[in-house]
Amino acid sequence: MKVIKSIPEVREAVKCAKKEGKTIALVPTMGYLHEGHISLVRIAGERGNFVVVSIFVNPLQFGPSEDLKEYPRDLNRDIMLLEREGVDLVFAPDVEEMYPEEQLATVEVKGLTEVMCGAYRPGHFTGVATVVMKLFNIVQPDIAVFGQKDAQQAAVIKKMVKDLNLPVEIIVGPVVREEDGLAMSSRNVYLNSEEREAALVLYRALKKGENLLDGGVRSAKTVIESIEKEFEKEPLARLQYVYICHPETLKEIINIEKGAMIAVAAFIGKTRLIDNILWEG
Ligand SMILES: Nc1ncnc2c1ncn2[C@@H]1O[C@H](COP(=O)(O)OP(=O)(O)OP(=O)(O)O)[C@@H](O)[C@H]1O
Ligand SMILES: CC(C)(CO)[C@@H](O)C(=O)[O-]
Ligand code: BAL
Repeated sequence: MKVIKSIPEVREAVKCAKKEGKTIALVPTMGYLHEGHISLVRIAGERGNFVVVSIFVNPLQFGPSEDLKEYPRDLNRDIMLLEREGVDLVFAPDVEEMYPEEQLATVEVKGLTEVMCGAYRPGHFTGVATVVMKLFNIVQPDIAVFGQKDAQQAAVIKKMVKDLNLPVEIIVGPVVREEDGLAMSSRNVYLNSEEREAALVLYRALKKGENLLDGGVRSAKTVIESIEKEFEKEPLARLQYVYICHPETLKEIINIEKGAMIAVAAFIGKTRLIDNILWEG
């Protein structure tokens, strides 16, 4: 497995792989890998035969009062995990390599970024779309794999690819959870033991909503109220939003139909977590 920090070297390695007729599959990450990331790496390996994982904590997508400095990092451990998975190339640039000067060109996906997390993290999705566009231009993958855990991000990237005619197939892998239901996230490491227990409220509340739907309820208002109630019972949690929408257009849904997504974001102590479920009906 090659570990590369420079853009020209990545271009060269990918060029060689392409010459050999390989299909390039990219998994973009911010590192501090867990089973959620590994599941995406495995999907990449099933769909392509030259797997590239990028590890880059992208400053452009963090707000001024967010956790850029504290974001967990452990490149050596990540490399060990990816080596075990048979990954071909790890691209782990430093900030100067990705942003040698002020980044003036950005990618904005309007219409999908004003709701949900976008409403609370201004500029976040422009930062995400811009770095993903840069990664696509550097690696030139045939396929890129993202996680459903970051549902709005997946919708934004799909729309960027569609609207800008990028020659990349986007695959979205399902949410991987801990045994007790908590969605895996690098930020779970911030939680102390009480908060870790309290964090279960996200999945519990989503499941409550799902149960209502399974029981025949179709009113988004009813489902939202039941989710809000579940959060009110958890003193360490502060619900930021609950939103029911189409998973790709992110248009709000009033009368719920099969395929709808229920998404939540909440602070558990100082840690902001997100989760969602797709209601398959
Ligand atoms: N539990 C999960 N299941 C499936 N995919 C996941 C999961 N967690 C993260 N991913 C995906 O992994 C990719 C890289 O995400 P990232 O490195 O930000 O990890 P993360 O755990 O989401 O971190 P954080 O939420 O703390 O920023 C994204 O496409 C993301 O959706
Ligand atoms: C897609 C991504 C790697 C862009 O920095 C990041 O937002 C993430 O890890 O989900
Ligand atoms: N996985 C989403 C990246 C972020 O929260 O910045």
